[in-house]
This record gives sequence, C-alpha cells and structure tokens, in this order.
Amino acid sequence: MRESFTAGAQRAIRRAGQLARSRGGGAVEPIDLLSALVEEGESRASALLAELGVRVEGLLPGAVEEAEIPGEDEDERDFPPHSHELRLALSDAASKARELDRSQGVGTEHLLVGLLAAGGPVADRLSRAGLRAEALMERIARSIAVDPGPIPMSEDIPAPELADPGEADDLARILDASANRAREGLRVVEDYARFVLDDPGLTRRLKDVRHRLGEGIRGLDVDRLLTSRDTPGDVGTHIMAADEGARSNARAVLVANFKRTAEALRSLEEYTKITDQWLSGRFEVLRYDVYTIEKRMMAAVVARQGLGGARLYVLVGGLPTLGDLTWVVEEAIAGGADVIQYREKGLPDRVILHRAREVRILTAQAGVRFIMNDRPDLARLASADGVHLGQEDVSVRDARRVVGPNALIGVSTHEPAQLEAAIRDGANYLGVGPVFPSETKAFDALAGLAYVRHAAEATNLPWFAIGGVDESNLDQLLDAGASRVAVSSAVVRAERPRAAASALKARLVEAAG
Ligand SMILES: Cc1ncc(COP(=O)(O)OP(=O)(O)O)c(N)n1
Ligand SMILES: Cc1ncsc1CCOP(=O)(O)O
Ligand SMILES: [Mg+2]
Repeated sequence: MRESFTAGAQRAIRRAGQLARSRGGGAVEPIDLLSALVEEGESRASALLAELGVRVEGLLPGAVEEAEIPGEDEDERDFPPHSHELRLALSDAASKARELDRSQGVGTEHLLVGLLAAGGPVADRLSRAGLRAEALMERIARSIAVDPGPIPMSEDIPAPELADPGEADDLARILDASANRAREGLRVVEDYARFVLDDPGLTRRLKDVRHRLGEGIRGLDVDRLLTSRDTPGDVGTHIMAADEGARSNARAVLVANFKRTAEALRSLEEYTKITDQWLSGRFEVLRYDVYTIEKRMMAAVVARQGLGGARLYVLVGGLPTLGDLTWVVEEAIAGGADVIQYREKGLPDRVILHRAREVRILTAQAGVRFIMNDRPDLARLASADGVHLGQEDVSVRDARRVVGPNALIGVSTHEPAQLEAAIRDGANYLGVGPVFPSETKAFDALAGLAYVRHAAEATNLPWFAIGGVDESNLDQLLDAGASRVAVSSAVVRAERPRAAASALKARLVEAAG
C-alpha cells in the first residue's frame, strides 16, 4: 500500500520513524508524523498550514529532538512499529486521498487530513491551532480543480507496451477517436462561453482544460494513433443517434457537447488504464474539471435566459391585504420592474401561498420574472420562476432539488467569500449588499460600496446591489460598477410606486447605454 504514497509522504513517514526512535518511543505515534510534517518546510502540508493561517509554533509539545535525517538506505525495520493510532491516521489519509483525487497518490497534505480525521490528542492540537478539516479538504480539492500539477512532457511518458499488436491497434483507434471527440467537444463548449455568454473566466478555464487535454493526448503514442486511424472503415461514422442530427437551439448544442466531452474523457480514462494508469488518472481529473465547469456554465446559461436584460428588481411584501399587494405589484410592473420578489415574513404559509399565486398571475401576464423569497417549496407550488435564498436559508443544492434545474436561484451575499461560495454552489444570480442602511431590514454592519466594487470584478453572473437603494444614491452604485439593483422601500413605500420604479428604471437603462 505504501507505494501509493508520494515521495514526500514516504519521506515524512520515515522521518516520523526516526523521530520516534530518537525519543526512545516504543511506537511511531501521530505526534511523530506531525513533527515530521511541520519540520519539512517545503512540503505541501507545510504550505497548506501556512495558507490556512495555522501557526505551527506551539503546535508541537516541545522542541523536536535533533535527529539525523534518515539515509535513503536506512532500514525502516530499525524504527519502532507504527502505533494503532498512527495506522488509523495513515489509513484515513489514504481513503481521503482516494476520495479527493484518485490519480495523485497520498501526499503530505493527505497525511495532515488523516491526522485530523483520526481524532485524538494530535487532532485536538491541530484544531486548537486553527485547522479545520472542511477548510483543509476544500483547499485541497480546489487546488486539484485549479492546478492539477505539471503534466510531464511526452518524452517522459513511456509509450504503451502491448503484447498483441492487433490489440494495440484496436486500442489506438479507440484512443484516437476519443481524443478527437474530447477536443472537438471542448471547442464547441468554449465557443459558447466566449461568444454567447461572453464570459472571460469560463472561457479561460475551458481553454486551460483543452490545453491540459492536449498535454495528456501527447502522452499517448501519437504516431500510433495516426497510423491506426481508419475513418472510412469506422462503422460509427455513419450511425447517428435520433437526436444527433438536429439541435433545437444553442443551449442544446452546449448540453450535447458537454456530454460528448465527458464521455470521450471517460473512454480515454478507461482505456489508458490498460497501459498507463498515471495518464488515466489525468484524464479522470480532466473529466471532473469538465463536470465542475459544466455546473457553473449551466447556471450562467439559466441566468442569462432568465435575467439577461433585467435591471430593476423589486421586493414586495409586508402589506396588510392581498389588494394592497396586487396594487403595488401592478404599479411596480407598470413602472418597469423586471423582476418581482414576493418577500413575506410572519403570515401563515397558506396565506403566503395564496398571495404568491396572485403575484404569479400578474407577473406572468406582464412577462415579468417572479421570485419567491426564502421558500423553494412555495416557489414551486406557486410556479414561480425561482427562489431567493439568504445565508441562513436552505442551501442552493437542496433548493435545486425542489425547484429543478431551470429555475432561478438567487443567493444573498455580504462578503467576497460568500460570493465565491454561492457561485461554486450553482447560484444563478446574486444579491450584493447591504450597501446602504435599509428601512426594510436592520443590519449590524453594511457591506458598502467597496463590496459592490468587488462584485463588479468578481463575477459575470447577474448580481443586484441591494440595501437602502433609491434614486438619491443610484449613481454611486453605477459608479461602483453595478448595473442592476434590487429595492423594496424605494418603491413599496413610495407614495407613487409606479413613478418611483420608473425613475429608477430610466436611470438604469440610460446608464446601460
Ligand atoms: C435580491 C435579494 N437580495 C438579498 C435578499 C436578502 O435575503 P436574506 O438575506 O435571506 O434576507 P431576507 O430577505 O430573507 O430577510 C433578498 N431577499 N433579495
Ligand atoms: C432584505 C434585504 N436584504 C438585504 S437589504 C434588504 C432590504 C432591501 O430593502 P430596501 O430597499 O428597503 O433597503
Ligand atoms: Mg431569506
């Protein structure tokens, strides 16, 4: 099992053995492994501890005994045996490594995860020093998604050795076709990100995947692939699935090509298992990266279709009667609201649902989006276009299970980390605030204009500046980079809601040019 540990992890385990021996211990304990990891300043584990702000001083019980660095040929059998606790930690490390990324082996970062997961005094020490298992796992997963590490040049990768030349030829044909399909599929998807979504972030990520795919393909025996190619003799070129010949729209093209890319990567992954497990692992990483990008991109597609041109979002609720509510909704729509959110706190669910259905009718007649606040269940029952969630409402994942893949899910965010998390979770749009003091809701702190400026740089998804927004401060928001706003009191409490909405909308449209 130890061969699946990276060289750095093997070094740390050997060093732990030596530390245990030099302190006269009867067994190598988790604390020896932790000492070894902390001592090795160049390891991935040390880098992660530093990145996560964990102070290593004070992590260890006392000064680590000065022990010689073990020589390459030093026999591990001279070291004490591993304690039960350490074996637990190593096995946890291996299973977490498999869970996170099956292709890269168990590294020093996974040893750290194992030490935390195994519990006991060392895990307590790590937690007291500020290390949280979720943050560590998340950081490792992110580094895999963003930076899978260098891909060796093709000359470093041994060519496949196959005993049966006929089988080698078959394999080469499969790999050749799959490589082409993956490359082509990615290019089609990239075109959508670039020309339809106009999204530089997604385009860059797809380009990166395409580049890494190219590196992976160069790890195959490219000459062999080409010589084995026999397009006229490929029975598959003339067979077409019923839905392959026609696509109803660009979105259908996108969906089909994500599927095609993932399938082709799967084929590359499976067939390279025969000859080169390392390369197979790289294709697996790429496939997972494609799934992550697909989730993000489909969220952007739904957002663009639902909210592409939306500028003015009005939150309505807290009104005494259904008549008051429908009047304000009609006025807001007449004034140019693009989205109406029904935000009601404190009424019985049955009443909320009844009112929500009335709002649905009015918004549908006007072609305006209707979002239900807080409650995915009521959103679905009222046939709303989506639901808005705060940081304490149900998660995007759970809401998605209720409202379905095509519904809009918005998330309130108050700081950059929340914005990033909401995007990762698959939100279609974001609330950004509170920017100014609000008459509708009390806040301990304001996110302010600095956060608006951040959002303008950080995302291509639709986002709405919210919190105390009115005609008097709209220009400050526009200057900070906002192009869409969400308001409540500025319209709902206005004497003439239609005029209030109309003034805001006119300025937003003018600023959009
Ligand atoms: C568009 C939009 N942005 C933010 C919010 C606030 O949501 P939340 O933080 O869940 O607070 P409540 O509105 O539920 O009190 C919103 N509703 N809409
Ligand atoms: C619910 C909510 N969340 C952030 S600000 C806000 C209230 C928006 O209302 P107003 O426009 O009256 O400040
Ligand atoms: Mg809420």
